[in-house]
Amino acid sequence: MADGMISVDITSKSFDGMPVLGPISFRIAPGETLALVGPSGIGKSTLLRILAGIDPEFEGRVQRPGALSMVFQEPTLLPWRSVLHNLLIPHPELRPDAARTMLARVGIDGKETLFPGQLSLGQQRRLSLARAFACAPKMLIMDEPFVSLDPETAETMLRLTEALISEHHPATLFVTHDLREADRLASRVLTLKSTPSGAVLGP
Ligand SMILES: Nc1ncnc2c1ncn2[C@@H]1O[C@H](COP(=O)(O)OP(=O)(O)OP(=O)(O)O)[C@@H](O)[C@H]1O
Repeated sequence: MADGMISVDITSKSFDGMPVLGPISFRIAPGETLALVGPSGIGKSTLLRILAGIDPEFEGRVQRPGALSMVFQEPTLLPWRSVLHNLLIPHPELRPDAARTMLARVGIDGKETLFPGQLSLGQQRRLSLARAFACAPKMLIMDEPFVSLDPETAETMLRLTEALISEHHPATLFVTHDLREADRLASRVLTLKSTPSGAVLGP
């Protein structure tokens, strides 16, 4: 495997004998961003979970670098921990001043001692971005990272994500339903289409 190259060769993936994914092969080079689109329920999140190593129950092979970060639709923060601790707990090696710099980088400096419930949804998303990029990931997986935000906040988050990706150059795969978002952020768009033996990559 070339250094940092992600290599996905899924033969099949089923749930309870029901095929969800058919043969799917693609590569993501370091620094490259791919969007994954397709109708609801076709298997996009299933593919992301396989890629992330969360779901090992599939036929095939995935090769990926170790340093992986994920950003979900829901910010998945620890509600009883401060903003600063939400960043430090998954990154114990991060020095507090580096953590503060990262919080400033995503525009939530001065909020270190607040709890996630005291942040707006947009600020919670900023904190999850800070958490994702604090470890300089070699691979970034995002599942609809900009949904349910007002257009202005979605645009700010998109710009911030673009900037962080171009600083850190992870190989990135993200799911979106927004084709404009896909065109803007991604150099290639993968489309899942349905077949009787599960979803495959379409034209
Ligand atoms: N743990 C599971 N057990 C059984 N079936 C599952 C499981 N997870 C997902 N599925 C099924 O697999 C199919 C693909 O689901 P998945 O969540 O990957 O779709 P998706 O493309 O991400 O959908 P959406 O865009 O609506 O989020 C669906 O039919 C879903 O019901």
